[in-house]
Amino acid sequence: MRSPKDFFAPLALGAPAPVREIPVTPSRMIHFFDPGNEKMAAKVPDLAKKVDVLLGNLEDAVRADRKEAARAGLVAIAKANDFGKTQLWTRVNSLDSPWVLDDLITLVTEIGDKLDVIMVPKVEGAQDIHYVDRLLAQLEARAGLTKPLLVHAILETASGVANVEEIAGASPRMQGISLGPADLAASRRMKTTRVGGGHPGYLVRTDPVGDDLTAGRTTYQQDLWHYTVARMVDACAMHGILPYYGPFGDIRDVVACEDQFRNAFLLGCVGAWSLHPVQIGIAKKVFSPSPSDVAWARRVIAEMGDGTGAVMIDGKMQDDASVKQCRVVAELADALAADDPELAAAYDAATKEALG
Ligand SMILES: CCC(=O)SCCNC(=O)CCNC(=O)[C@H](O)C(C)(C)COP(=O)(O)OP(=O)(O)OC[C@H]1O[C@@H](n2cnc3c(N)ncnc32)[C@H](O)[C@@H]1OP(=O)(O)O
Ligand SMILES: O=CC(=O)O
Ligand SMILES: [Mg+2]
Repeated sequence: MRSPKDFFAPLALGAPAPVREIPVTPSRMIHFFDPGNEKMAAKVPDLAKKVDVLLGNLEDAVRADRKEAARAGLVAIAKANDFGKTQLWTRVNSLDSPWVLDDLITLVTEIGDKLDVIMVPKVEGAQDIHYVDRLLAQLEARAGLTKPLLVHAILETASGVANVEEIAGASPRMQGISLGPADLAASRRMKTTRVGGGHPGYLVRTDPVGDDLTAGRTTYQQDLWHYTVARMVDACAMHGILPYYGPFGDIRDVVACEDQFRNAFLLGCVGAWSLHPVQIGIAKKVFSPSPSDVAWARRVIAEMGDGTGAVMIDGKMQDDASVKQCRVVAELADALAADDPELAAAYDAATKEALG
């Protein structure tokens, strides 16, 4: 392990200095596309106006015989477009694959100045991040980059979950972590066959009434991902990086997708992956606080004055801790509204009504 004194030192001569704070820019949806798929690639310039993050995916969901095409496609797209404030990320192949070395060398060399974040799949522990960290520093130095690339880990192996705290703190490049429920389920030998979401068999049942064990017993489906998301959120918060829910594979079930995203939002995640254009609006809605929550948060902040003491608002006690929660919501709303006049107007209208 590196000495804390060296934590922010560049890992190669000529590499840019690591960032001291992870930039907190909107990343409500990380929109996945296959850069080697012409139909998807054609939609990218238009999608860039609707999403916070565009991610050129090179890993799973790209066929083995299309890996080079995907990599070349991403290089071409990045060179041909200026996405403005929309971030451009990539997901490279896993560190044990035959493609990842060329992914990293090509992307950093060719479009390192256009990429914001490199998502690394199947991270097992800090050693994986250390490997990528040093290699990126060497490549950045060779490419003459002035801004360091950030790294995002997918939490999708049992050992990754066991080591999530050390992964989150492994490098100043660590931007965030996403839950990868599909690979994680396989790694844990869970008996699900889905990409995220719940399962009707994972439930609790109310107690029996009398001797009849079958009648009148309501069941409640439980969240398979609660434990992992909560652990991931704590690890990220501890290290000042950002947590995300990953994929929801039932594209048709927009209702359950919204529920899964909202569970993650309420637990502290800042965004989720959109795999299909239909999921973009869902993520935008869920990961932007609602106007009524923002109005309430602003009202509590206003009525709490310097933020200490206790007051009663609409029958509810507010004190230092509740005003801190309200600041989280209000600050997120301000950051999102700064680039979105429609959202800003909705927040201001609701606040006006709440404050009278
Ligand atoms: C499970 C663990 C993981 O690793 S999840 C992350 C990896 N998976 C992915 O990245 C999947 C990305 N999404 C997809 O490949 C497609 O959306 C899938 C799910 C296959 C559905 O595609 P398809 O059957 O074409 O859907 P559709 O007919 O409803 O599409 C309508 C038009 O939209 C396009 N489209 C689809 N998905 C995207 C996307 N992610 N980004 C941009 N465009 C997309 C389709 O190409 C289709 O275009 P057109 O109308 O035919 O011109
Ligand atoms: O890569 C994501 C997953 O769920 O696996
Ligand atoms: Mg995966």
